[in-house]
Amino acid sequence: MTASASLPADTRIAFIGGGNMASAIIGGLIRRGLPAAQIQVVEPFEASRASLAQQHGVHAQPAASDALASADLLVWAVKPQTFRDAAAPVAPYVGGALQLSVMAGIRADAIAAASGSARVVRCMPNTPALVGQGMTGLFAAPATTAADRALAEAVIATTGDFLWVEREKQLDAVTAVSGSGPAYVFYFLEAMQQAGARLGLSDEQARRLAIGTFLGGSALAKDSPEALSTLRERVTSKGGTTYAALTVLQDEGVAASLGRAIEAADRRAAELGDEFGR
Ligand SMILES: NC(=O)C1=CN([C@@H]2O[C@H](COP(=O)(O)OP(=O)(O)OC[C@H]3O[C@@H](n4cnc5c(N)ncnc54)[C@H](O)[C@@H]3O)[C@@H](O)[C@H]2O)C=CC1
Ligand SMILES: O=C(O)[C@@H]1CCC=N1
Repeated sequence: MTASASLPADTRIAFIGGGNMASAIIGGLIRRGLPAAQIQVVEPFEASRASLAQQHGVHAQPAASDALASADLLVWAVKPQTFRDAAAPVAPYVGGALQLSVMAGIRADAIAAASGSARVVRCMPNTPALVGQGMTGLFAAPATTAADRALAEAVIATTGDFLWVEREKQLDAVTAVSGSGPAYVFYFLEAMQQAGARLGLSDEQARRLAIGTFLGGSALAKDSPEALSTLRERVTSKGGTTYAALTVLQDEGVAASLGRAIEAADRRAAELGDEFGR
């Protein structure tokens, strides 16, 4: 899906939690022209408040206050483990605001129970949102309106691409594939860089080659109507170098390991909901 929704110019947004993910979304909003004065953040740590002010020019407050009541949208951007503690002082101010959660695992009904409002959109962004290249999955709870969904979509569209899922459980899979996914990319990049350096390239050369290859491969795959396996086969001459490399990956079960890794992340997302979302 392409980013199409536009954000009403007078939208007022409050973030609960002002860490990495809040900062990524705030950056997107500001790049798209939302005035910093229409964004507020509840963030208990002084250093994080200072960083939000310095990076984005937004005002962060150490605790919930009456100011929250003016928000059209309240974004939950604390760790799942912190949600319960963070929700209690915020709940009295939720009122008619839509709630947008970026928290892994915590289910919409748990957010509704803690806040007193069932108008909840859950989403799972990822850190490339920091550079406007995020990939986000969104899920709308039944009590949301079409206008609520459009607002959530418009906010997330400022950070990159997005798609909607029909069932809430699918957000655990989104978390496992794309939410945690940048870490898998960095893991592969690190391994490629280290291997390149072992083979005589400088660290910098190997880093550029690895990153450029991920960018180029992803761009080619994105633009191509062909199956990913076809693109892979087109690089792989019989008896050639790619064949030699892929044979090792195949023999060592790398695809199966990656599959098990993603399944572990999916299970952990479900557990986080069970542990902290009641
Ligand atoms: N980092 C990532 O790649 C992604 C993270 N997420 C989700 O985003 C959420 C936030 O993650 P990050 O931004 O990475 O974490 P973070 O640790 O950078 O940010 C959380 C912030 O919440 C603040 N906080 C702690 N207690 C609070 C309270 N009672 N009230 C208000 N704020 C409080 C912390 O000081 C911290 O700045 C998590 O639920 C995570 O599951 C989702 C997608 C990707
Ligand atoms: O690791 C986590 O729990 C969060 C959710 C997706 C990425 N980071």
